[in-house]
Amino acid sequence: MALFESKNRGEGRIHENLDELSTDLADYIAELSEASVKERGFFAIALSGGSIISLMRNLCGAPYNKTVDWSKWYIFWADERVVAKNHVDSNYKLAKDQLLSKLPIVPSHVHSINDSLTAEEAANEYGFVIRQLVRTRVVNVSEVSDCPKFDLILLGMGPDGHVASLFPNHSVLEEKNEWVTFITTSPKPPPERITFTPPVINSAANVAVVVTGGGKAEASRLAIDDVGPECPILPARMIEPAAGKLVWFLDNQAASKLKGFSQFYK
Ligand SMILES: O=C(O)[C@H](O)[C@@H](O)[C@H](O)[C@H](O)COP(=O)(O)O
Repeated sequence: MALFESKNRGEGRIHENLDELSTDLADYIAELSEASVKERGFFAIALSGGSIISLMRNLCGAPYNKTVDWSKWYIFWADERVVAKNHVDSNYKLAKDQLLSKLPIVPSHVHSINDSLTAEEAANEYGFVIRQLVRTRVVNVSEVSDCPKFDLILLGMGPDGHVASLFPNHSVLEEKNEWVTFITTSPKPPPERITFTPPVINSAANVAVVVTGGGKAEASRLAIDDVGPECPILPARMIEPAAGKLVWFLDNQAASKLKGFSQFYK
């Protein structure tokens, strides 16, 4: 693994292959869980869809099955596709099938959207649920905004630089008031989604963006490197936790266009 620290784009961990990345990712999550349970008694983690779920697979085995205090985990989604929970496109189903069903998490601690509502209603209701949990401090509250402060928000990134369901040039990028909002025109199917807004993501204690594959090398460069003002602003570049820590988990293909790449591997 090679490490980099960037002035305002956080810390980067570049891995030789997906196995190494999965091992490191599980370690990182387990460490944050331990610290957060010790400090607050809870671990509020938000997942995304896509490949990140299978990259978390090591959490299902030793030593984590014994060492992690699963009873303190509260699960959320940074974005969900508005489809039935048993639909093949569902982010909830993906996480449930590949991860949550293999971990001893308390079922009432899993907070996914109500799939019988419209996207707008589901976003409002999800925001309300989070508000209740902030009130009781199961989800911490930010000191710098009036937003929830998730202990960890895990994001994937698309080749277009989207994170959660924040797509390039979408008006949702400007949302400042809501914690959770909705879109009905996602360029990546399915079209209807709910998503955490940038202020919520940037209020988290920790944000990890997990990016793998050569198809995302250019987006990684635009999201992380010190590119000039003439470059397009990707949603992933808007991730800048105000009082939290940003970590990039990359494989060497996704990192291959970063300025320092050859120097990381000298
Ligand atoms: O619902 C979704 O589609 C996801 O939440 C999305 O934001 C995903 O995390 C990225 O598109 C990366 O996905 P991959 O890692 O599978 O490329």
